Amino acid sequence: MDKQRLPLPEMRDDKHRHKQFNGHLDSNRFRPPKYKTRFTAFNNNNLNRSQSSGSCSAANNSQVAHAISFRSDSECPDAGISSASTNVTNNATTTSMFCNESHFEQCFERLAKLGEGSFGEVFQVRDRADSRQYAVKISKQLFRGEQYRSERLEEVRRYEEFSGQENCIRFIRAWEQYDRLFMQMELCRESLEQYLYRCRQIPEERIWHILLDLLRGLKSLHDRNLIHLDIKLDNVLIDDDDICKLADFGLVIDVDKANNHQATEGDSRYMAPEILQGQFSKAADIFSLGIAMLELACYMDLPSNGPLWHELRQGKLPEEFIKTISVELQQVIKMMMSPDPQLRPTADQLLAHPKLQRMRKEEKSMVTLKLLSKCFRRTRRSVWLKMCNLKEAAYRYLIYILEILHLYKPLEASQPTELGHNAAASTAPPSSPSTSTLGVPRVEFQLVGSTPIGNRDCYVSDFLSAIDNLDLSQQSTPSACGRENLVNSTPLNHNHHISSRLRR
Ligand SMILES: Nc1ncnc2c1ncn2[C@@H]1O[C@H](COP(=O)(O)OP(=O)(O)OP(=O)(O)O)[C@@H](O)[C@H]1O
Ligand SMILES: [Mg+2]
Repeated sequence: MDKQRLPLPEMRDDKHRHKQFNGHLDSNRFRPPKYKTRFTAFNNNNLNRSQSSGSCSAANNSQVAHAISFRSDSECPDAGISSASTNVTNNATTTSMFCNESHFEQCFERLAKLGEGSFGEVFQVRDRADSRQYAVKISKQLFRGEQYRSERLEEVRRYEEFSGQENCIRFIRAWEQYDRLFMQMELCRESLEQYLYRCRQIPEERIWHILLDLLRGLKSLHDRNLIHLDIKLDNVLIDDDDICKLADFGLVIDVDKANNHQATEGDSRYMAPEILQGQFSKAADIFSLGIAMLELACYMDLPSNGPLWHELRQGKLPEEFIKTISVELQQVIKMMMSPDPQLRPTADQLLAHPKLQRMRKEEKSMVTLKLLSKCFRRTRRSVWLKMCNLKEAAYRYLIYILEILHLYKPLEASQPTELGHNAAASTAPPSSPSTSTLGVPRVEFQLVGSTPIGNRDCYVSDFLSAIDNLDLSQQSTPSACGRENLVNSTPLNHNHHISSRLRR
């Protein structure tokens, strides 16, 4: 009889290792479950929504979309951006009871899923009102009660507060429907986690730039006495201009008002050690940013618990990883990850670091250049169209010069009259294209290639009447199709037409 085998104990890693992605980016695989602690009483005195009373789970109430805003009406950015949005903002009620579509479906076309966290799913959408693309975060769980709902709405307050701040994500608007929260915000290219997955080896200069961006974002929070408590690669977004922005303000708390009852721990991989003792301070954010920089610079897999977790919080940084970066960056990361929160530098002190100061100076001098290049990119198309008009002007100018030089004489209706040959000329049959029936010497030019009628040979006189008919913007590249159009609209190849024009 076979002995029944006991299950083998799970082997724990005793060494730090590089990050591993199993084919695709699944950041949730590494994310430990969040354990929410106690809830705070929510003060909704400032809440700008028409219907704040009543249970959120009341069937009729939850089917109606309510705008959520803590701003005064005058500050509200979407007052009147679209009819649907205005409904939500001003009336705070878009009744979906009469049609099956939710407010989200009415206003947006869903394009792709961008990501998912413990609280919400984020979608890339196109706003039907302005055709622009945005990100909309939809809370995953239904509002289980007023407390839970209040907590989710608190995130809206923070997003609104930081929207437009340096290196913080831009928030557009929020609403609730079917016991879920919807938040519309600017669309970013990717998260820092996705960026690391894509690049793996990030140049050190870029790491410094990311650090500078994030310290600026953190400074805007810390200057208001707020702490983020969930700083990690997944919660940093990169926009199209490669600027890193802080996002996910779901756990932000006010240092002055906060006590242990109000705070919720963030991702344990980035958590400062003193959080375990219930100490929440700005220094906790500095630690999280420091360990995130270690992960980014050394492509290191951060432990979520166990002895390696404790080692990192005792100032023991793995030599084989840390030696791959410059001493200057090592020092900054070590300071930020100091076990004693009092010894960690503040965001202001870090921004005063000589390396970061140098970069800020360089940035300032580059600002004008960047603005110019941005301006250039945006106007390139319109400039090109203008150039087509310039071409037309150049042709007219050429004709004018030729006229002055008497190399070309326009044949006007008055000319034959002056010569007393008007009637005869108008009835005379066309002769050879190179000989004028009126005795005016005909000068022929061959304009090849660069003319608005492409590669065809033509006479300069043809331009006089033909040029107005040409849509020059369409003619930048001569093509078979373009030529076909030209032949149809200006039949220049036919001697008959040339001669008849001459006769006029
Ligand atoms: N504005 C945006 N543009 C592009 N992608 C975004 C945007 N907002 C969020 N994402 C993507 O969606 C993911 C989840 O978003 P977010 O962090 O806000 O959700 P969460 O549920 O609060 O997460 P967490 O578990 O960190 O609390 C992000 O990591 C990012 O990849
Ligand atoms: Mg997140």
